[in-house]
Amino acid sequence: MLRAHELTKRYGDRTVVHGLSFTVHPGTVTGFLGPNGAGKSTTLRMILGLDAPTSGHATVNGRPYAAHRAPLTQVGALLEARAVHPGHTARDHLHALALTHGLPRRRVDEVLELAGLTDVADRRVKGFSLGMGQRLGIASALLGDPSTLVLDEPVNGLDPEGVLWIRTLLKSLAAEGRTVLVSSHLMSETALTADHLVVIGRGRLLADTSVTDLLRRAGTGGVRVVTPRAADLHRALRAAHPRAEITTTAPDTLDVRGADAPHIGRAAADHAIPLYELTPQDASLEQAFMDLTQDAVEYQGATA
Ligand SMILES: Nc1ncnc2c1ncn2[C@@H]1O[C@H](COP(=O)(O)OP(=O)(O)OP(=O)(O)O)[C@@H](O)[C@H]1O
Repeated sequence: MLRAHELTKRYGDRTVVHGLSFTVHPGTVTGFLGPNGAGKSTTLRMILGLDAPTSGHATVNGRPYAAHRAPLTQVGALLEARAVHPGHTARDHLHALALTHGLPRRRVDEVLELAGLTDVADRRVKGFSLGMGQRLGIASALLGDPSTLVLDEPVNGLDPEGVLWIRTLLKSLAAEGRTVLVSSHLMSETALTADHLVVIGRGRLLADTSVTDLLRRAGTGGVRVVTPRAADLHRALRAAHPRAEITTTAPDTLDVRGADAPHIGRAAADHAIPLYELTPQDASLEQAFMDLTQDAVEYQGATA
């Protein structure tokens, strides 16, 4: 379990993380979201003991990171800047890491396998693609078999196969009961993997919510209607539902708000208007994310 309690970080006179508190629970993938520069990396660095908070504190499995005798067995991390000697092979790198942290050597083969690196284990890291480097970072994070994982933008720059691999891996790590915190600035990507979201903007907490609740709060979109008689349907809907908002988005397509699909279907049937499509639109998570972060910008402006 991870806990941030009133975490604050100031650089000079700029406060980049403001009194941030949240808890990341085991058994779920939690997405840590915010636009570029929101303070995600700074927060993760404070959680991992790489940056000292100006005030507040963070704990990993009940204690500050630095208070753990064998931190790699508690929390595995993938941060953007990785220190891997380019002349070393993947296996050398993991062996060195295992040795310095008193971890069993056999674990190296296990994580190479887990990360799909067995075939390239004896190749020098300098020849690695971005995706292979990312896999090596994840193999390093898993080396101590930690119950908690913190990954900063793990899908950045990966090809579709790599993205799919990460999604599947994160879900299976959470299903094993681990605590998984994964940062991203992409809502749609994160929602495919995460069950829970902690959203920040300009260093402040904007939402700590399940993906389902966020969607529910965002409300539903309109109904997309495709018909060869759009003008006739437009008139019929106006008459039947005077309060509905109807927008013609293409010659044969209407976007209708304020009347649901059954009512639109009924109005069309009453006038024998054929429908080729009648689709309730889900609220877009991307839109919900933009609405949330937009508020943060306004809030900042109002208090500056
Ligand atoms: N060492 C530092 N000194 C001064 N300012 C810093 C330092 N590190 C980060 N910042 C500033 O703090 C703010 C938050 O940065 P941070 O990297 O934590 O954001 P982020 O949410 O991870 O963004 P991104 O998605 O772009 O990585 C930024 O405005 C950044 O310029």
